Order: sequence, then C-alpha cells, then structure tokens
Amino acid sequence: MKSIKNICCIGAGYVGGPTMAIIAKKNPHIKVTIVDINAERIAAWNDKDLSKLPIYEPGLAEIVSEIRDKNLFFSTDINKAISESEMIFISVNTPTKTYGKGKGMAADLKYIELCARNIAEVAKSNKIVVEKSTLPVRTAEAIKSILHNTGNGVQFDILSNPEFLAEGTAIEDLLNPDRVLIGGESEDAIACLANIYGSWVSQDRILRTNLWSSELSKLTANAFLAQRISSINAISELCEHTGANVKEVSKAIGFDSRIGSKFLNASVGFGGSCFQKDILNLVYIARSYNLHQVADYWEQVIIMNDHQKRRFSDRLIKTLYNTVSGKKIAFLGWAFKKDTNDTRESAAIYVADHLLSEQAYISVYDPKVSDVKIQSDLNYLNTRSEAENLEYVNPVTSPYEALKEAHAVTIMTEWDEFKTYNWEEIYANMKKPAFIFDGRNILDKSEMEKIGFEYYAIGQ
Ligand SMILES: NC(=O)C1=CN([C@@H]2O[C@H](COP(=O)(O)OP(=O)(O)OC[C@H]3O[C@@H](n4cnc5c(N)ncnc54)[C@H](O)[C@@H]3O)[C@@H](O)[C@H]2O)C=CC1
Ligand SMILES: O=C(O)[C@H]1O[C@H](OP(=O)(O)OP(=O)(O)OC[C@H]2O[C@@H](n3ccc(=O)[nH]c3=O)[C@H](O)[C@@H]2O)[C@H](O)[C@@H](O)[C@@H]1O
Repeated sequence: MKSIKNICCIGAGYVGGPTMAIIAKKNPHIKVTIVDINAERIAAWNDKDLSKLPIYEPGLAEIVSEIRDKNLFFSTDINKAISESEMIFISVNTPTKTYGKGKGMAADLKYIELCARNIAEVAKSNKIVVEKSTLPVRTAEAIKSILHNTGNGVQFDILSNPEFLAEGTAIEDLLNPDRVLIGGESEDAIACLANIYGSWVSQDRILRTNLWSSELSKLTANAFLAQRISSINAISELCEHTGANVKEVSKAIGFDSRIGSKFLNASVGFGGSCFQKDILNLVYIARSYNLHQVADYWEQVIIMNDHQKRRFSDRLIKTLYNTVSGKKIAFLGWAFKKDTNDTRESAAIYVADHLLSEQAYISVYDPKVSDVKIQSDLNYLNTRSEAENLEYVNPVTSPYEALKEAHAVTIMTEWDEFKTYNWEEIYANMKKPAFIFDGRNILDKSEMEKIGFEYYAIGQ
C-alpha cells in the first residue's frame, strides 16, 4: 500500500474545509492543502481573526487555529498542490443546472470536469483521485475518461467517498461518523483511503463498495432523509385540519424502532444546498433511464416541500385578515437550520419572497447571517428589482429591533437563543393582536397564549 504524505483538496467550501481539517488533525504526519479558485475565500480561511473564517461551524475555528500552517494549509496555488499530492479530493460544488439540457433538474458537472482536466494537465506522478462532491451515479466514468486520455503515462485510481456530514454538526459528524463509504476498483487505493480514516474511525464502519453503489448511495441517503421530512410535513397539514398534534404524532410513531425518532420534526420545509438538488438529480437520472414511476415517486418529496413553504405564507396572510400589504412582518432566522451561516435554499427566502409580493415589509434578524447575504438571496430570485428588495427588507442586528411594532413574527430557523427571549417584552412592543407563526415548533403554545399572543405552529 502506497504511503500518503501529501493530500490536496480542491474546493474550500462547507465540505472541503471541515472534512480536511479533521483528516489533518487526525493524521499529523500528512500535509493537507485545501485549494480554491476563490481567492477571497482562501484569504478568509487564512485570516488571523478566526471570526472571519468563511464558514461558521461549531468547533471548527478551534481546530483550524490549532493546525493551520502546521499540516493544514489553504492556498490558491492549485497546480502546485496537485503536483505535490499522492491523493486529491475533489470537493467542488455540483449545483442544479441553470441552463441547457437538464436545466432545473440535472447536476451541473462543469466544475468537476474542470478539476479533472486540471489534474490531467498538471499530474506528473500517479494519483488517487477521490470524488468527495455528491455526484450523479456513473460520474466516475467521465472523470476516468478525462484522466486516462492524457497520454502522459500517469496512473490514476478513482475512488468515490461521499460525505454525509450535516451542517451545524459537521465536526461532531466527522469525528463520529455512522459510516465512511468508499467505492472503487483498486483494492490498494481503497486501502490507502481507509487507512487515513482508520486514524480515528474503526474499520468495521468503513464500508467498501463498487464505484456506482457508492455514488448512488449518497443520492439515496439524501432522498430518504428528505422523504421523512416531507412525509411528516404532509401529516402536519392533516393535523391542522383534524385537531391532531404533529409533535404527538411524531413521538408516537418514532417510538417504533422500525421507524425511529430522528428526522421527524415537522417544519416550514427543508432547505440547504443539497436535499433539493440531489433529489432533482435522482429524478433526472431515473427519467433518463425511462423509469418514470421511480422519478415521479421521488419528485413528490420536492412537490410536498414546495407546498409546505407556500402554505406557511398563505396561512400567515389569511390569518392577518387576508392582507399583509404595508404590514411589518419580523423574521427570526434566515439560515436553513441552526448553527450555520449557510442560507442556500433556506425556506425563509421563499416565504419572504411570497410575502414581499403581497407588499409586506420584512425585518430580519439572524445571529449568523449578514445583511448583504439576505439581500443577495432575494435578489438572486429576480422576482423584483434590487432597489425594491432594499426598500422592503430590513435586516437588523437586534431581535428586539426586528420585532418592534411588528404585526407578526415568523420563526424560520430553530436557533436556541429564540427560546430564551423575553417574549413578554416582545409582546408589549408588537402591534395587537400580536401573531406568532412558528415554522419550527420551538415555542410553547400555552405559554405564548398566556402572554397574549395568537400562536400558530406547524401541524398544531
Ligand atoms: N454542504 C454540505 O453540507 C454537504 C455538501 N456535499 C457535497 O459536497 C460538494 C461541495 O459542497 P459545498 O462544500 O457545500 O460547496 P461550496 O460551494 O461551499 O464549496 C465549493 C468550493 O469549490 C470551489 N471550486 C469550484 N470549482 C473549482 C475549481 N475548478 N477549482 C478550485 N475550486 C473550485 C468554489 O470556489 C467553492 O469555494 C457538493 O457536491 C455537495 O453536494 C456533501 C455533503 C454535505
Ligand atoms: O449532502 C448534504 O449536503 C447533507 O445534507 C443533509 O445535511 P444538511 O442539509 O446540512 O442538514 P440537515 O440536518 O439534514 O437539515 C436539512 C434541512 O431539513 C430540515 N429538517 C431536518 C430534520 C427534520 O426533522 N426536519 C426538518 O425540517 C432542516 O431544518 C434543514 O432545513 C444530510 O443530513 C447530510 O447527511 C448530508 O451530508
């Protein structure tokens, strides 16, 4: 088995950063270099002020400060890092295509292909190339074809090693993974990677499969997780019509060990950069094999999620006497879940967009999301002009300011601090009747009603 002394990771994002930080921490004898074309992002990773790291993730800054410039490096010199390394992880973004064939469904693999071409061009010695990004099943074939047609005599082994971490708990997930999955053809290459994880993960948790099973397992895992949320969200709507309480239903079914209790929190809808993109990709792949029933089955998870976001804002408008025009609606939370600064596909963006189309004024407080990000998330939708978004959306740095004189408050992210607020003071400063729309079911209905609020939650 080849001994690995240098690792390069292309892509310094939410996966590349934390994953490589843990690999480097647990393998102090290996030099790990994370590279990116985004110079600003690399500069932020190298910033002495740890609050400037591009990603907020509990526990990450401490690890970066401990090993940065010892055996963990951040650089824009991609070619140098590729040529020095025996193992290269590709951890670049694979968003949904926004153009051409497969627009709105297929994964855009242009960044992956650029990486493969870059490696093919620069490599002068044998390399193990590891797919860390989430990819459509059979992508390794395309990577192989690009790498093996260079004619420079270099041998490339391709592995699939999808990442299962969730944002907000990335460090914990990486330190104690349920499993590590490695797909590949070369036993030796698989053993090299298993050995690196073996520094802290027991071998019986390191699963070895063929390339295609590994690639497809990642899409399948995300589809199953998202499907649980859409399933409980579908039931939440039925609860609202029948007097059942979705929290009680979740608990009751979750006690069945065959169902399990995790991932059964009804919400305003799942967000994040991956669930939607990966399911759309799965649907696209199924359709490309003419498996229409399979495609329709999984597509329903997305349809249900869109419905959940839409009906949340519809219910708010209806409750506020069928109009929010000119009314101030306070948003607590903008991130797609707590303990992250990531807002990609956050339900808050879509609910806000809907309310803005009804001429509401929106004030937003999120402990980790900047005003610039909030505006750019809305501008990206292109529903109205940037000037209008600036006029109608007001991101603020204090929750009490966001809530002052508001007609209603919506809880969009389950940040723990929201539960600790002085809700009596908030009530006193809001317009009456004061409404709460709790998109995360984190507040206590009877306590809120005792204060005087009209409280609406999901599935209650
Ligand atoms: N965000 C998450 O929690 C998880 C993401 N994934 C998957 O991991 C992959 C990466 O996701 P994130 O880290 O969230 O993306 P990200 O957008 O945070 O980071 C990707 C980085 O790759 C860089 N990049 C793109 N093309 C490049 C090139 N040719 N050369 C050098 N750098 C390049 C970009 O500048 C960016 O900084 C995706 O396939 C995603 O589906 C998998 C598990 C969890
Ligand atoms: O491939 C990925 O990107 C990752 O996607 C998810 O991780 P992530 O999106 O970071 O976070 P989750 O905890 O899965 O939450 C996703 C969304 O679902 C929502 N959610 C989650 C759980 C739940 O019970 N209810 C619910 O509405 C969250 O609030 C959030 O908006 C998966 O959990 C990871 O295993 C996977 O690696």
